[in-house]
Amino acid sequence: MLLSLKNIVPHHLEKEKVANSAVWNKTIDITKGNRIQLVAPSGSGKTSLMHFIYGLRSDYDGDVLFENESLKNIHPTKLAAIRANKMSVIFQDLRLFNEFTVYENIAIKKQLSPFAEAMPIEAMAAALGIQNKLSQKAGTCSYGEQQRVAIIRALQQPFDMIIMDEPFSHLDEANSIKAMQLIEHAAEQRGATIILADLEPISFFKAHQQIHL
Ligand SMILES: Nc1ncnc2c1ncn2[C@@H]1O[C@H](COP(=O)(O)OP(=O)(O)OP(=O)(O)O)[C@@H](O)[C@H]1O
Repeated sequence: MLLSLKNIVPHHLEKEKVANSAVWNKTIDITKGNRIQLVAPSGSGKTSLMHFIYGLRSDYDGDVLFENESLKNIHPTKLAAIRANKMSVIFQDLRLFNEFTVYENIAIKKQLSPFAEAMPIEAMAAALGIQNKLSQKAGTCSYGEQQRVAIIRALQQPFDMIIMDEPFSHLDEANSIKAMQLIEHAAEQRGATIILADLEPISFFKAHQQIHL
């Protein structure tokens, strides 16, 4: 199994939120190539779950298994290799390097984790309308522009799974649809799983399964 959520209960979450969820304290198995829409109202623990799956936090009971191995016990070197080769992410807070240019932010990922078949940076930037921002410092870009940079960066590496936390929150619908097409194309190229968490269902995301947090 690519990803298994085994009876996860965050230490900080109120009991009623745990009780009314299809994720918390349940078992969920996700196979490679699956497309999951995670519908999660504000405060339900969406960002916490993304951080658990990416191995950033372990303040929960239960287990997150990636390829049948618990992320709680995994060696840091192995976790780094998973992030470089198997698991891509778009964080809600994006985590760009503000002092680097847009191009540098994306190119660093490409250099550290190359994926030969990835669509070129310039082509992706043009598809999302930020081709004229490539030499601008990321920190001076609007939040919607930064969101597009984070999306392009996440699609440059190899991955078996991509997890996304409200990736379109600052984008207009036309750019959201184009970004979703790039994400779905990149996932298809890799046979990868998509987990997209958002406050409401995203109508243009062709998910196989909708899960309510
Ligand atoms: N380290 C922590 N200590 C205490 N409470 C926490 C901690 N992390 C998260 N919480 C609480 O857990 C709940 C879920 O937080 P989280 O950020 O995961 O929610 P979310 O579903 O992503 O919300 P939003 O959609 O508003 O970003 C919130 O009530 C938050 O205050």
